[in-house]
Amino acid sequence: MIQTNTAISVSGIEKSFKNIKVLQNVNFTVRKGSIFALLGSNGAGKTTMIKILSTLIKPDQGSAQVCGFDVTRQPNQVREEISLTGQNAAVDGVLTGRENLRMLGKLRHLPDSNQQADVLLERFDLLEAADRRVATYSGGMRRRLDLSMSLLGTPSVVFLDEPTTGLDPQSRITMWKIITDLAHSGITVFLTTQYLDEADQLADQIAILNNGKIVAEGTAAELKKLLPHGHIELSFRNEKEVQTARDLLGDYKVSLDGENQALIVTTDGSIKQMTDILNRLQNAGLSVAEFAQKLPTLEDVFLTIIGEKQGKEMSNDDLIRN
Ligand SMILES: Nc1ncnc2c1ncn2[C@@H]1O[C@H](COP(=O)(O)OP(=O)(O)OP(=O)(O)O)[C@@H](O)[C@H]1O
Repeated sequence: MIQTNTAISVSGIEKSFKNIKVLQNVNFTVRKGSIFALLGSNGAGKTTMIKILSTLIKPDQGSAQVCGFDVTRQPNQVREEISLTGQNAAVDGVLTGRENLRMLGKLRHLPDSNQQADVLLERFDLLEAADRRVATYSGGMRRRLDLSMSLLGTPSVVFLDEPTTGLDPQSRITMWKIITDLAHSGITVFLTTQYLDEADQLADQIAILNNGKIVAEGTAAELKKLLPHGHIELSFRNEKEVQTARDLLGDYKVSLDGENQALIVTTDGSIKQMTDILNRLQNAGLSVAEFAQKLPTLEDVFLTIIGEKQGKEMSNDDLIRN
């Protein structure tokens, strides 16, 4: 029995196309009202996972529930709860934005489709362009219209397959705000992305898919903490103190940020080393003006996990949280 605060539950999903294993023993859960990002390179299996969850294709093995309904045995109930927005906007360029929304609302037999259309146009900042043909819209506007169309009928779960691919930076930021607002309104957002900063900015939970397997899962902060060699930055009041501190920490790897009268010290990320460093400075009467822990970026984590980075490899057991 899945918990009531679980929107999506995936267990042991396998999918192959001919001889290619596209998904292998995929497991994860998504909390209601949260943003879950499935991260992976091209061909990792992200779209295949979305297609299974949105009932477009069936898994070979394993099970998945969306809002408590089984995607294989109860596809109609699942479809009632979800909407899917893909990379190729499903809008009709000949019609205006308003006409697109109203037409889809009527096709879905929504009693208040005109009213819903107006609310969505305003919410997605499309009111001014509402009566222009969509063919004249920018990529960002089309994407916003596409997403607004998927919200007709107020779904519980929204699947966004690479929602910002091909958008300019400003449109991406607008889209991020819209996605965050969706989750705040209680909708569960499941998105796939190749952009690490997107997952970092948006997602409550991130799963990294590599060659069809989930190789790491957690919040962005948790994933970043998985990498060793945490850096700490220590700022001092003057150059003399910087030099004294440097001598005291001679057995650590230390680099100098002269501009900010700071030292960057490489540690193994353990509290033990952190305490040792601060104790040494305190015992020598040095006061640290500023202290900051520099965590690895999500990109560092991603590249390390998928094995494209030099250095110490981590085993999957280290990374997957059970
Ligand atoms: N219907 C299909 N028939 C055969 N192979 C397929 C089919 N659909 C997907 N594949 C293959 O499965 C693998 C995963 O594809 P998928 O589209 O799920 O990846 P993705 O992570 O979404 O990649 P992208 O970011 O490029 O969209 C790829 O090697 C793809 O060629």
